[in-house]
Amino acid sequence: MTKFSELNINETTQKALIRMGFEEATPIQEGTITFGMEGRDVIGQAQTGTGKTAAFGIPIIEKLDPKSTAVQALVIAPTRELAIQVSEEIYKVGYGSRAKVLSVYGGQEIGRQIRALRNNPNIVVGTPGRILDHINRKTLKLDHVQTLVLDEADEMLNMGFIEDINTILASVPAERQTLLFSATMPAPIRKIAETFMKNPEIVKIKSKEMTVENIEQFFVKSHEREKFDVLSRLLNVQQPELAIVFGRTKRRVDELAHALSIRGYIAEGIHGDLTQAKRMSVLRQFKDNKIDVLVATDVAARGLDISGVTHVYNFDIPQDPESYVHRIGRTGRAGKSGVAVTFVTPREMGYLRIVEETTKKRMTPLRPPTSDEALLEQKKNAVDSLIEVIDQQNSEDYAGLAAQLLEKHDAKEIVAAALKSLTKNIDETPVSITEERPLPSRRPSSSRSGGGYKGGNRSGGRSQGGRSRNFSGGGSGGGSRRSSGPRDSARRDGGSRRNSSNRSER
Ligand SMILES: Nc1ncnc2c1ncn2[C@@H]1O[C@H](COP(=O)(O)OP(=O)(O)OP(=O)(O)O)[C@@H](O)[C@H]1O
Ligand SMILES: [Mg+2]
Repeated sequence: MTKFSELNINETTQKALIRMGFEEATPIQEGTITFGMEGRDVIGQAQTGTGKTAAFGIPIIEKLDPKSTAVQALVIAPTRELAIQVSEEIYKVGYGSRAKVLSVYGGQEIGRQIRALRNNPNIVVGTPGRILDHINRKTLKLDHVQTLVLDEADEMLNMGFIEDINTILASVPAERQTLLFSATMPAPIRKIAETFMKNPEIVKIKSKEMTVENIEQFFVKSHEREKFDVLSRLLNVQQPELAIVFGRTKRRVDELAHALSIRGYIAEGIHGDLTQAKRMSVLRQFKDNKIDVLVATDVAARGLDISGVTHVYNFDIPQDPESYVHRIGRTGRAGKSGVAVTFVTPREMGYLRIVEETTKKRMTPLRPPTSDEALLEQKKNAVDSLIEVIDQQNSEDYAGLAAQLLEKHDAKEIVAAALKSLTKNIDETPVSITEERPLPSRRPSSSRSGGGYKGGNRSGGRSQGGRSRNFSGGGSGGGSRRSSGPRDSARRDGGSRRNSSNRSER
């Protein structure tokens, strides 16, 4: 590990980093910061949660000319939430140098952004659509930009943002520096990227596996119609502090969030069709621990850094190994540990193997817990909560009542009754989730090459319709609900762009 002082970073920035709790540079920071400060083009690839944001944020701050009122760095990110998060991190890095950082993204009132842009930000972080919008309105001038960053570059190119990005590139001086970062960088995407870079330095942090070691990875083989009950039981057994459940489509996310709420979990969904205000409030509540389970699509969660996510559940196995890497990377960040569980239907086992081939990591099979096991866990929880109250030593108010009970009943009998009343029943309320068709069958083979990047046929005729059925007990009705069906408009970026690809959240 290298100290930031050894990287020739000025003291003001070093102080800011200490304030952020950063003691030493992570490997990707160590490998790229110097090139970044020298003005070199860099392609940086390192595992999820290993500090890529500061790897480009630090050079941006270091190179900033505080006397200039022009925009000197432009960072492009695929989603609004990521744009906000990245701008906050850069702001913190530039705390001492008083760098003005502004985020611009779709879904936020443009007038407000225009006024903020007049206030001479030094660094702008935004989503492609909204950046283009400001370029066209001439409210964002980029002729003094020295550094251009594409965060989650592969995702943006993959999402069909290439045209938008090319247009933005044309508005930025040719002699700029370009930095490109992601945990995954499939070769074809890297080739495209290299076309707009100058002799880039490729920094790939070598590791045996593509995913971080501190995430325990499991898979559960389960039939489509049983998945939801298995998920409910796993949540009971594993007791995650904060969990993210990934669903394949927006409808899936809506249905899962609703179904989890019916079963008594505090769950909310996020995906690109929700209003910006709703997405922000859901994320805020999740970060504040007011929501236990966040249900999300891949795109909605790319790059998000939410500390304390202990478990990731892939309710649907992702089609691309890259998506898998990013999804499970929402846990096990900055050296913390995490658990990832991937559901796989028998027909999708081929995908599981493809994921494993790519990540170079085997997932451990996990037997779906039975409802008895889930109940046993609930009983243990009842014991834990009783002990917690005893430890708090503040139940004297009940001492009199306890004495009265003890006169009439045996102590063991009383404790057993208390535990019984504390044990939450296993909630198997029927819920309605539209069945997804399994992914088209694929076998792991030498044709892997990063999952579905080849040929652009990523959805492979995936189901949009499907049948609706009730889970648990086979009962009908009982709180079941159909959600409003798939909504496929691509609006992750304020709706201003074409949608040229057809992946999950489209
Ligand atoms: N040198 C450091 N020391 C301690 N913590 C750090 C350091 N650098 C970054 N972090 C923290 O680690 C967390 C993950 O960082 P970041 O979001 O930049 O990861 P990433 O590599 O971009 O991940 P992803 O691939 O998911 O986008 C953040 O909370 C960040 O503040
Ligand atoms: Mg990142």
